[in-house]
Amino acid sequence: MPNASSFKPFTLALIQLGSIGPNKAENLRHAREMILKAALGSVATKKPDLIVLPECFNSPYGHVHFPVYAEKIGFSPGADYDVVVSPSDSVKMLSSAAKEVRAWVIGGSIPERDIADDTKVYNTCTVYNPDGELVAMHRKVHLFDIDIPGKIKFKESETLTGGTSLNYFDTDFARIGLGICYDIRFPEMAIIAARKGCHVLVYPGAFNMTTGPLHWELLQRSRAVDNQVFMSMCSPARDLSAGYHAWGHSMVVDPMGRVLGEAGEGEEIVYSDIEPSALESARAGIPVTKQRRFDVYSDVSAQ
Ligand SMILES: O=C(O)CCC(=O)C(=O)O
Repeated sequence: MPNASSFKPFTLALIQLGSIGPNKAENLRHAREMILKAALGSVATKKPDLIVLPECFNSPYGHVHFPVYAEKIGFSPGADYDVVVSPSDSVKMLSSAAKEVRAWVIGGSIPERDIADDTKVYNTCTVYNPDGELVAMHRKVHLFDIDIPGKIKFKESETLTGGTSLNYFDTDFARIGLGICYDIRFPEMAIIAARKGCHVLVYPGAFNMTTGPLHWELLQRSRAVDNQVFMSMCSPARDLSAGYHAWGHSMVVDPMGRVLGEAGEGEEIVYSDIEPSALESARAGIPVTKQRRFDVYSDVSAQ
């Protein structure tokens, strides 16, 4: 169970990034500019402690693009993160931006080429502390392979390899669980993260115009209520001139399932103040965390 004392109020900023085009250098320049802007905070909130970018922010979204834009990051989840030898362009930008604004940054995701096996590309989220150190990463575990006839067909597995680990990291204000987009459809991941003490789950994502309207909010509110945690997904802005039309609506949900913040469709920064008391009162009032019947069914987190 999370240690309540390690969970402190903090401000979260989601960057619903627009103008993601074919020019990677331009995508990185714009993402950096938006991190600096997000760091200023809004009139209603203080300077954010944690800034989040969307899934696949440095390249157009599509399985054909992933190998072209892939970068070698240089280490694996669970490794000693000091072993980064030569940071990639995206890692350099994210690290220096985090250091410049003195905030935690969840760098959405980028296509990552395996350092040891050139044939493997992952969809990878990297995380930086306010000193600009790369402290965690998550490779999308569940690849987005769907086929809804007449609506949407997508097959990430044509060019991507799925990650093999579940990941979270500790800040001075919360334990934060990571996932990427389609990972949210697999409740076991969120259950395990919550039982390992995560207070907040952050999944960079990019739902689409078919599944977005039906499932984007529903899935986030479900994971939040099931696990009595804060849940947040950060999307790219919708761009109807791009090959993939993202749903947008970057969102933050509290442990009772209330939507604390939601973007529209365009480029926007959503700020939310995260209050630990909302988690504590949800768990005290509806004590499911103490009522589980592991004598009747098994605990998926007990592995
Ligand atoms: O699950 C969905 O409907 C969308 C998932 C997705 O877009 C992704 O994993 O990138």
